[in-house]
Amino acid sequence: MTCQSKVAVSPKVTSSFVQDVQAIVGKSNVSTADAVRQQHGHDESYHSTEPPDIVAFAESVDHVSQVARLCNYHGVPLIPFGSGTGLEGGVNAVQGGLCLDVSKMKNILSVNAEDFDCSVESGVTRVQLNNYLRDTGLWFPIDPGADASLCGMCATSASGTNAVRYGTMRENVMNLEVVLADGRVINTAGAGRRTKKTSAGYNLTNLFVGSEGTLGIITKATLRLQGIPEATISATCHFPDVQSAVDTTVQVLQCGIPMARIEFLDEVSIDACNKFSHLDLKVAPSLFFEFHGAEAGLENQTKVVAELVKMNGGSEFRWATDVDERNHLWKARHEILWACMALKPGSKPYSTDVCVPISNLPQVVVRTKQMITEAGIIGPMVGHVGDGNFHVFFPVHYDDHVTLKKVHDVSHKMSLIALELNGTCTGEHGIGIGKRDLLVQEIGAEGLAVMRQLKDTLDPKGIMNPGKVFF
Ligand SMILES: Cc1cc2c(cc1C)N(C[C@H](O)[C@H](O)[C@H](O)COP(=O)(O)OP(=O)(O)OC[C@H]1O[C@@H](n3cnc4c(N)ncnc43)[C@H](O)[C@@H]1O)c1[nH]c(=O)[nH]c(=O)c1N2
Ligand SMILES: O=C(O)C(=O)Cc1ccccc1
Ligand SMILES: [Mn+2]
Repeated sequence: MTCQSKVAVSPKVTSSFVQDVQAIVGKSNVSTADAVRQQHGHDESYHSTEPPDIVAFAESVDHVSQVARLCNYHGVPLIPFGSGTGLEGGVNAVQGGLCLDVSKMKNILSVNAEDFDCSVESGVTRVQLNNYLRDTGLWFPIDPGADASLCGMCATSASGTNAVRYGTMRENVMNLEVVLADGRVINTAGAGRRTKKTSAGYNLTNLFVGSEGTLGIITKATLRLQGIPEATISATCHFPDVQSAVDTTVQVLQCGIPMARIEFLDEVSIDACNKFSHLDLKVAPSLFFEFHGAEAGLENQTKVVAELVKMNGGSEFRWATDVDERNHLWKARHEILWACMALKPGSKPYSTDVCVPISNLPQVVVRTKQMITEAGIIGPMVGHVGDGNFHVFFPVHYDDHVTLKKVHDVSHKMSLIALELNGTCTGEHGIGIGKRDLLVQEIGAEGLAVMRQLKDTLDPKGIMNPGKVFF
């Protein structure tokens, strides 16, 4: 959402500070222009734009380290910026300061095909990496839909549609190079280490995964890769209600079928997809499946799933083995944000993201639906149902304060229900600005105090992305 321009809020960003930044990264890599500051003051979320005072583009880890040291010395807030696709206001410069855009560091540093791993710089995106890998027979499966930077995905602990089979960023990062607030550069698993397993000391890698730019700047990630499956089949089917869709999902997982994707879309989302992406699916609660594996095995797996769908009152499968048809289906699924916005022209997205143990999913979905109906608002639902993770997407007009208040209330209550049902207030988008109060409730005061101690140890002056994750 774009807002009116704001004047500099950090008095520490003086003209001599700007000159020092220019001396580090070069004049052409520094901007205080309004348009550039505005562009870096928001992501894809509903949070209002909060522009930084200055934007610097880093081209090397040395640039990042020197800029961090300078910001730390002057106490200037430092906000890492990947590709700005976040959904919780993570890059918004709520206290002004310097936005460090790391998207120019675009080198794929190594691919070790035999070891199924690779190392990338901070600006490498998911699509860039997968295009590069195409001829190797390998791919990086974590797919949040958006073409996010891989280090930004580490920073938010992203996942998406493939997590049911391949896990989230947490399970797929082996090592990170991180620049700390004072400019020190560390490798969380030790320089050059890229093993599948390690029992060596604390898991610093996963301390930085999900840290949302509040502990340091990730400048390099060593990631696990997978073999491109021999065969892929997609399928859709619909159900009379949510419970039968979730029951089917649980039974499929209990049968040990290694599903790559199991996505739930409610009838409102299906309607939006049909209109926006020109599909002709029945407007009903639906599951989208994707199977990955050897051709012979897949035939058997799809038969078992089709049987379970039938047993739970679902419709027959609609198959898609043709690559264009499959791509069209998943493109539609990934375009859901824009499809839902089109339900209410001129609206902006307000998204939610709770995750519960899968057996509690029907309860939270049904209670959320009830709240949406009672509030009289539009709220399509989509879920990474195999992981117990789901989203409601509220298209809102920001000058419609009445609807906005209703949306805030439903969204907050949804998170509270998830917490009550042993879940989390965010499965994959992070805490950012809007869920800081929920984090306290989720982790508890003592646990949060330990998080705070870790933050204070690594960033004693509190310059790293202030106002995010913590109050
Ligand atoms: C249409 C659509 C659909 C989806 C999503 C977005 C959109 C627009 N997302 C969310 C999004 O793609 C995700 O949060 C990305 O991981 C963010 O990566 P960016 O590079 O864009 O980080 P971005 O620049 O937005 O920054 C996000 C946060 O990470 C920090 N950061 C960025 N780069 C950093 C670095 N190098 N070092 C340290 N901190 C850094 C920032 O400071 C900020 O706090 C999502 N997500 C998901 O998990 N599952 C999903 O299904 C989807 N779906
Ligand atoms: O598509 C997804 O899975 C997302 O995480 C983005 C999103 C969030 C909320 C509603 C629709 C899409
Ligand atoms: Mn999602």
